[in-house]
Amino acid sequence: MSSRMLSETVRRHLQMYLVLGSVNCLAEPGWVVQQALAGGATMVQFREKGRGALTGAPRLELARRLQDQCRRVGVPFIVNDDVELALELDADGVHIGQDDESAASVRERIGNRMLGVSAHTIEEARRAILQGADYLGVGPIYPTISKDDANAVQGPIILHELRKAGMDVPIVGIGGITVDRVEEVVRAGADGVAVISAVTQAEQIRTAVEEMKKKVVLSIKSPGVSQKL
Ligand SMILES: Cc1ncc(COP(=O)(O)OP(=O)(O)O)c(N)n1
Ligand SMILES: Cc1ncsc1CCOP(=O)(O)O
Ligand SMILES: [Mg+2]
Repeated sequence: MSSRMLSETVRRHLQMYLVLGSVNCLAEPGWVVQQALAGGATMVQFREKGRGALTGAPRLELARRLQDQCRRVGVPFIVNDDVELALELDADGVHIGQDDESAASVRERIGNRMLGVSAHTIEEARRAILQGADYLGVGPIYPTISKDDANAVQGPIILHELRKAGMDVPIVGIGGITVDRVEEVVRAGADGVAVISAVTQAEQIRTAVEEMKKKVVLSIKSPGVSQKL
């Protein structure tokens, strides 16, 4: 596959990207993932961290179970932070941030698996791309309740700035994104939304995912200022 086709595939996987760990979920995580997949989630990230997170064998068992659910419906399963775990599971990819192992080193270790890197500035974005990132996670776009050590809120303007700087890489917005904010995020330049609480704490998970995905797809079809430049 050409690199252009690959990046279009990654872009589609970013449309409705569920990020979760057991601590985020009101219901049993397997149920959450099942409902999210039924609603059309396009990618799932296993992010088992924070107070009360599972460790050791229970963590591995949960990861395997969620990965299996994703495999059955052909949705990529990404592991947050932990390259060892990703390799052990033969996961589809890894997501790392600026405080994690360098993107260049992770790229060497994971071969052609998908590599997502968090970026907060144009400089970080450029470096991540040079080091082999397939997509960027940009945020927090809005205030978030799901990450204690999150960077300062950036607002959708950061997405616009990245596009204006000529960055054509697949980008997903993250942080405080709710169904009402999807359109603004995509119109500012994101290819999709990465979401924890708006899905894991929803009363109707399947409906929440369906609604968010529908808004992403509609907003991509009627692009905002950034994509027209
Ligand atoms: C899609 C996506 N974007 C950003 C992040 C945040 O990654 P990071 O900055 O490494 O923070 P932690 O998630 O590890 O706490 C993400 N996980 N996913
Ligand atoms: C992991 C992460 N990285 C930046 S904000 C965030 C948390 C996103 O969670 P929520 O969608 O609940 O705001
Ligand atoms: Mg990280």
